[in-house]
Amino acid sequence: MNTRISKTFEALFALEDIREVLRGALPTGPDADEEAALKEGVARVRAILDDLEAGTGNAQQSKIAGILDVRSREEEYINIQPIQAAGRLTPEARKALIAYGDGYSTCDACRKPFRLDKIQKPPIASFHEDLAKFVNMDVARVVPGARRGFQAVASSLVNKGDPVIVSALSHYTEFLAVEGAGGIVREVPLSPKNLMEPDSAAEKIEEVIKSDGKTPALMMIDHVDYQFANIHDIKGLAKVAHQYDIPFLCNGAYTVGVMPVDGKALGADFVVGSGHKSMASPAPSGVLATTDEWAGKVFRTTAMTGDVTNRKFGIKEVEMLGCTLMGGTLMAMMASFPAVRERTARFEEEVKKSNAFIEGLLEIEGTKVLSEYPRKHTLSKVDTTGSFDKVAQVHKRRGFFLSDELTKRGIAGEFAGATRAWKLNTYGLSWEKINYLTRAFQEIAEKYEIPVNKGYIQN
Ligand SMILES: Cc1ncc(COP(=O)(O)O)c(C=O)c1O
Repeated sequence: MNTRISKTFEALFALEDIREVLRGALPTGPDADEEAALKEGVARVRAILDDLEAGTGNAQQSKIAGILDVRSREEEYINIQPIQAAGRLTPEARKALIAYGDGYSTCDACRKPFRLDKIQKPPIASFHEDLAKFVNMDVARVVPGARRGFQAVASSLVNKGDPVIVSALSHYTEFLAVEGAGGIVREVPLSPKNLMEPDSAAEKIEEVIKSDGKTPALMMIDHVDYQFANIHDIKGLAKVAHQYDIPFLCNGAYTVGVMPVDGKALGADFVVGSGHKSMASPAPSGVLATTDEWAGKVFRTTAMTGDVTNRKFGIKEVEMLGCTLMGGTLMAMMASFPAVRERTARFEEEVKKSNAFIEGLLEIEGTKVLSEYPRKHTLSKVDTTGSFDKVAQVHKRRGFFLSDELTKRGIAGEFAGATRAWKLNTYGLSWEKINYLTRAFQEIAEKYEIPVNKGYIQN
């Protein structure tokens, strides 16, 4: 087990132990010996600090239990796992997780009107305002994952049998949200470049109005899709939706938190983001933001009254089931937020690094990029059927040979054994790591006599 994360955890565990001592330190009762209690408290704190120095404390026991070891790869490896990159926690989020690990810890100061987004201390209410501003919408709520955002919108807007327009690259959770609401998905086909074109969306809407006999209740499109990570013309698509009076949801699971997203400029009625995918937050977390026009519908409060007790819970929002994220999940999301907001301004640099790596990969003969190229995002789909997979065909480890070679070089996150068409993400890697990564792939190619037409990597 390695250095930085391990040390952080050890220190945090020690801090918790010290807190525990402090909690029990005050002697109670008439015969309490304050001096003895103080001495014992000091001795126990000293022992905890000695353990910390020697590496034999609580954190050590957790390591033995294997809790920390399994996640050491973030520290020891360059991780190119496609869906984790921008969800990795900041150190601030890690601390918040520990401090607010207890389930309802965010509710200590929950006062009237009893609802999560109204809590002032910690500043959850202002975080909601910040989130709405962040995506330039009027109102926002935290939700347990982007999928719960789709669900809240679909459940509010879609009735039984209503068609809903989605992309042919839409995420499965959008299908489920529509199905849960009783709607039917209608997919807009892709252009030859795997893009969603506004004209195709208009054609599909016309077709659906004819075939289903009604105007679609909602259009949901992925800003960046999960298959190719291509950027789609959200503004053009939203414009088409509005020409037919169809509300438009922008699925920003791969954009909110990594690049600037201006919901109003895009013409979105709803913007959904994923905390654990793109906002350096723990799972499940996400955001659903909307305009004043739609907030009353999607964030409607309960009108129900108990028939026996006459109870009412008026302030609670139906789609949010009252309150959503609690404890460590929300506090860690909040702790990461300043860094997340700031990093979106550096997305261009991330894209440059992504292109530099892909360029290096394309120098390996037979390798293709299936995503739009040059890249506009850090997630990319590559096809190595004509390069590494040729080696896999004859290697005794078959498709696992590439993973073996990458592991040896400290690279993790590819799907072991999948060496044909696969996805990777370079988000957050330094230039140094990008160059190392590129060199590593080229070295492996050369080792197995796959020609490399070098140009990008000079040293
Ligand atoms: C494009 C896209 N949308 C939505 C989701 C679901 O996001 P979440 O896990 O936050 O519900 C995913 C992730 O798996 C995704 O790739």
